[in-house]
Amino acid sequence: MRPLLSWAGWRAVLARTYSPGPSAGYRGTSGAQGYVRNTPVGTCDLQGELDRFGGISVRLAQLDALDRLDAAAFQKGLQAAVQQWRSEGRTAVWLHIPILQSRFIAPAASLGFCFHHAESDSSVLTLWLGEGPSRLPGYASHQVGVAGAVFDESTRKILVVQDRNKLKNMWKFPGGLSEPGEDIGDTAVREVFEETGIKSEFRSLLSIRQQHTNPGAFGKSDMYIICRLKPYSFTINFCQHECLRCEWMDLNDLAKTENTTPITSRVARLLLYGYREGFDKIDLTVEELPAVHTGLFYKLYHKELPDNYKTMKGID
Ligand SMILES: NC(=O)C1=CN([C@@H]2O[C@H](COP(=O)(O)OP(=O)(O)OC[C@H]3O[C@@H](n4cnc5c(N)ncnc54)[C@H](O)[C@@H]3O)[C@@H](O)[C@H]2O)C=CC1
Ligand SMILES: [Mg+2]
Repeated sequence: MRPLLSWAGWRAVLARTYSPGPSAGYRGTSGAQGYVRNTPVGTCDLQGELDRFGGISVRLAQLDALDRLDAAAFQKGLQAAVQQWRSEGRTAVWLHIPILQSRFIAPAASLGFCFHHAESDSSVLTLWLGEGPSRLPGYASHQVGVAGAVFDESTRKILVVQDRNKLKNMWKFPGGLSEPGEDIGDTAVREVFEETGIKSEFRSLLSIRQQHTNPGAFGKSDMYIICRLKPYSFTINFCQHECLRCEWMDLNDLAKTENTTPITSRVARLLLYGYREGFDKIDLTVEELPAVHTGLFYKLYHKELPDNYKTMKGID
């Protein structure tokens, strides 16, 4: 069996990762926005990266000797490292711990580290070293749910379901939680298909509801977005796990019924208004635009802009 790495050995490993100051051992390059891009601090097993806010990120997964390190030795080494980083004026430490190395969580917590977030295979703990209260941003604050109001203009019918798992069986639009990296419209189309068997396409965004400490949102807030969708299949084949009933209902009936939720009722009236007066009155349409510095793209939702405003060069 290989011997555990001693405190001194661990400290030596950490020492090799130190960046003695903002200039030595750390090569900053200017990014397109004028901020500094990260460069690994040191070259050894422990990846301590300096970020543009003066914080250090330590990824334990990148430490070769990790499986030979015991929790007490880790605590001593981390304490010494934190002291060093503090003396160098670092603002914060981000400690990434793989789930199988979770024995290092308690020692880090005893030094003042707190959970920032956890994903399926790792957790991230933080320690604020800067002046005053922590300025580190929190993790995700909301879950995002999306529903599809699938409206067939030719028959004036709207697709509604009753949820199997709710105490009250009220009519609502099919929908569910957005998956990581999924566009809002794609969530609506996917959820509608999974729950009802109806195929549809995204038309617009109609409403956003924000509710805090929503039951079922794990203590987070809930953002619930309703989209207008256009159907291109009409035969219902609903999911027996999630739905009790599913039907095409006349939009007037949905707007009038009491057997629905306030948000569904309000959106039914909004749709009725759009149907009678023009959907441009109620639609937030989407356009994909390039992000300025990252090479990425994003979706922007807003009321349709008249063409002369899209192309205008200046304001008279
Ligand atoms: N006002 C309205 O009309 C309503 C709006 N919403 C919103 O819809 C969104 C969520 O939609 P949903 O249809 O609830 O999500 P969803 O369609 O993504 O998933 C619901 C299904 O997930 C499973 N599930 C959920 N929690 C579970 C648990 N703790 N254990 C085991 N299985 C579980 C169940 O099979 C359940 O039928 C939220 O944003 C919520 O606020 C939800 C209900 C009504
Ligand atoms: Mg659902």
